[in-house]
Amino acid sequence: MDTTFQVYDTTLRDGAQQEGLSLSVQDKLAIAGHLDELGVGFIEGGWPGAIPKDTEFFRRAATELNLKQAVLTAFGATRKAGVAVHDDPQVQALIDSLAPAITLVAKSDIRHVERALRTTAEENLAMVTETVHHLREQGRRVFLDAEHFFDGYAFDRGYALEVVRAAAQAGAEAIVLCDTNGGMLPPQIADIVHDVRTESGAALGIHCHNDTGCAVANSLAAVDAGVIQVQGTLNGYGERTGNADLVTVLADLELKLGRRVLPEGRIQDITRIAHAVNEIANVSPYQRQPYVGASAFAHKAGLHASAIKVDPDLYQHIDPAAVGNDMRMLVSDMAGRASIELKGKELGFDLSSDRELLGEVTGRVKHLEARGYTFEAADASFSLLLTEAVHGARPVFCEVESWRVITEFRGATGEAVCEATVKLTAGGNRVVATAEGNGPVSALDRVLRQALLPVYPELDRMKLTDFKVRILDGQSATDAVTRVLVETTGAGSVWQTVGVGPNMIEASWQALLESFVYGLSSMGVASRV
Ligand SMILES: CC(=O)SCCNC(=O)CCNC(=O)[C@H](O)C(C)(C)COP(=O)(O)OP(=O)(O)OC[C@H]1O[C@@H](n2cnc3c(N)ncnc32)[C@H](O)[C@@H]1OP(=O)(O)O
Ligand SMILES: CC(=O)C(=O)O
Repeated sequence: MDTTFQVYDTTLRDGAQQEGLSLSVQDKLAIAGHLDELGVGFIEGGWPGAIPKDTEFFRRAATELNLKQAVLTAFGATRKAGVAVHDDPQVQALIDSLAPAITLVAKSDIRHVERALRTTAEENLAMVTETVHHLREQGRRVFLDAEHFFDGYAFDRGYALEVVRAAAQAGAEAIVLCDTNGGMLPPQIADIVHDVRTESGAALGIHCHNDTGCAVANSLAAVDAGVIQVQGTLNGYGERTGNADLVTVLADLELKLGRRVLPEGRIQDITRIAHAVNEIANVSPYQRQPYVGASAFAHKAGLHASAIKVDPDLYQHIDPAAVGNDMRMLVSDMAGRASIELKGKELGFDLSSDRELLGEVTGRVKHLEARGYTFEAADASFSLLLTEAVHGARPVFCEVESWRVITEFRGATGEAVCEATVKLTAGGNRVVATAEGNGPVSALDRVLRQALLPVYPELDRMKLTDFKVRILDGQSATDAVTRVLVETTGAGSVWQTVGVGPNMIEASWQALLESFVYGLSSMGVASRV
């Protein structure tokens, strides 16, 4: 591992500046634990003294966080203009945080000095020098985030360089050049970093925002130009369009550029950790996130699958296992025989020797998809389709005679209630059951359970966890139809089924019944019709 290179995470500070993200102290402690496990060098915990939650985070971190790898870092501003550094309560709060490293944000664009700080060029330099010096005297490691550096450099190169030199001379360990507005492109970053290194001789870092969609590329350009620290956030959280996604930056550095910036083997944990942090932050995972997204190694096109069958490397830039991710086959109307064979293997069917069957299943999938089905989001329905193709029939757990749903508006309560009735045979008996629900799907779910539970008590272990409805365009190959996707959770797994029909209730019924059939058969329950 290259110990001279610093991986600096700011998920808990700049990442928390993302719209809609709100991390509790407990969340921050948990995320810090994951970051340490990943092996980053620095964890910026927040701004003590400015944000009460962050002050509390540092207080608790001192006793509750047992970091093995990372150095906890507090973030804050240089002293205020016209205030002695010893008298600035914000600077004192940084010291009181007990963080061994402190990152100061400072203005390096003269327009910000004059218009935002409303002070002089000289006073800003004094604010930088005195604050860095004061914190160094307190025995802290100090970094300086040079805010708006690239815009400031373009406007007044001389002043931007003066800020860098002032911080370096006062004892800052690295001066981090920030593309605060995120408007730069890689060639500009490369040229400016190169020039600042040559002119100042200071150790530099990079902090990029993603407003041009280039935060990762800009960070890599800066690394190539010689910065010794890269800042970013997990999953690219951050102000506006976010920060450089540290997940991508680290995977690029380790796997593409051969830079060993994490402890040995940790890059293989990055998918798990990126997802765990999404869970804690309550952020929906980005399916197409490079390296770690659910779609990062998901293959849909038939031609891709046919080459992957020969060698997965033919259609993958790395082995997904290198980042702890998995290859997945998607079955759709774009599938060919190879896609069906590989997906079948994933689901436990060996279809390799039956070219004719593969052709039949491929044709059936294409036909059903043209009618509105989608199997890439409904593995359980596809598995039942394969069972039928291989064994001649799918499992049957009951014989349905009829079902019906009515919706009743009750004036007394102002509510619309759905009532479902089903007539079926299970366990050798004809059952007629009725149940109510606040919508047609919940009424159908309840009535099916009511009718089947005496015969299949295992149904109690399954529950409907998600439900999506889509009305498909009437101008496509068929008339308008409704597609329903149902997600069911039970017995330690989650499965999805699809139903398609001219109306929403019929499509829901199909998807629900398939979810029950798949659930029971995957639990190994014997049919007792
Ligand atoms: C680029 C970045 O993302 S940096 C991180 C930004 N993060 C945050 O702003 C989140 C936390 N911020 C806060 O809680 C508040 O904004 C605080 C506590 C920092 C300041 O709040 P307030 O004192 O109410 O001031 P307000 O936000 O209106 O203005 C900021 C003040 O800091 C001063 N300031 C701004 N940057 C700096 C700096 N680098 N060094 C010193 N002072 C600075 C401004 O001049 C202004 O001073 P003034 O109050 O004398 O006019
Ligand atoms: C410091 C910081 O977050 C920025 O300049 O973007």
